[in-house]
Amino acid sequence: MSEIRVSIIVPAFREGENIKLLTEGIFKALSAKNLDKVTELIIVDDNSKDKTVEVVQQLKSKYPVRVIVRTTERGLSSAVLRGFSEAKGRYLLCMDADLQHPPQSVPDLIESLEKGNEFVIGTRYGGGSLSVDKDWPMHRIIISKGARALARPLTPLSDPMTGFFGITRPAYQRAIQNGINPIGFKIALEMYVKARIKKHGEVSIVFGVRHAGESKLTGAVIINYLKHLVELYSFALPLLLPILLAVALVLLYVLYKILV
Ligand SMILES: Nc1nc2c(ncn2[C@@H]2O[C@H](COP(=O)(O)OP(=O)(O)O[C@H]3O[C@H](CO)[C@@H](O)[C@H](O)[C@@H]3O)[C@@H](O)[C@H]2O)c(=O)[nH]1
Ligand SMILES: [Mg+2]
Repeated sequence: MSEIRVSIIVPAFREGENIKLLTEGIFKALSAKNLDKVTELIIVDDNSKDKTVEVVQQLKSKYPVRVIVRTTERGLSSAVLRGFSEAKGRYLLCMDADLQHPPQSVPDLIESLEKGNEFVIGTRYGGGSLSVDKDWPMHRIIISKGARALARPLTPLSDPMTGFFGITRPAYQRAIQNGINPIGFKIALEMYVKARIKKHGEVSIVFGVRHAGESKLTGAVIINYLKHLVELYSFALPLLLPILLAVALVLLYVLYKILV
């Protein structure tokens, strides 16, 4: 087999029903661009009590895919970091297992890194406004837009909430040296800020609906995101953090006065 240039990491928890379609979709898109022989796919599963491991074993005879099963850890971001730590490629990509990130866009992300960008995202805001499947629920749209606004001062990324991204190995190593925080869901934003990315690319995508299974986004994930932001602000914009906290306190006080 040729030398591995690209590693695709997929964090997966109870995604057994999605892995086959995902793998087939990714390698179909890659083979159209002659990238299938230089790419490895790594699924990082947190001991799901489903058929994930069996499905990957079956796919192995046809595709360069393997599964890492973690038994003592849980969490999307730490799963991605584990995959990156075992990856061989010069270009490291991350995407979800549930087919919400379109496999056909994978070659475009790779191409963006090959052109000299050190970071690339699949963005749902490529056309300016949020581009999601018509069946995406309203509360998810509101959460997504609010979370995006809170991250604005940290990054020019049009979609800092995306989990579909790629990074070059040197940029990834810079992020590791600056100390990666594996909290929560927003590993792309974490990598972008910690690697102090100077040049990034964006690829427009339509964010689909989950193929099978259930979302793992809970209230705890949203609280973790707020804690994560405080940490990122203190890393990247330490002078702004006290000002933002003061503004937040004033707003809370005003709300309290209005409501009580
Ligand atoms: N190993 C592991 N994987 C996990 C865990 N929690 C979630 N995942 C995996 O992480 C991916 C995203 O989880 P979903 O539950 O599908 O998340 P979502 O609500 O659809 O969120 C998506 O959209 C966000 C943008 O709105 C993205 O930020 C996020 O990364 C994800 O793409 C899926 O492949 C899921 O199996 C975990 O604890 N462990
Ligand atoms: Mg999902």
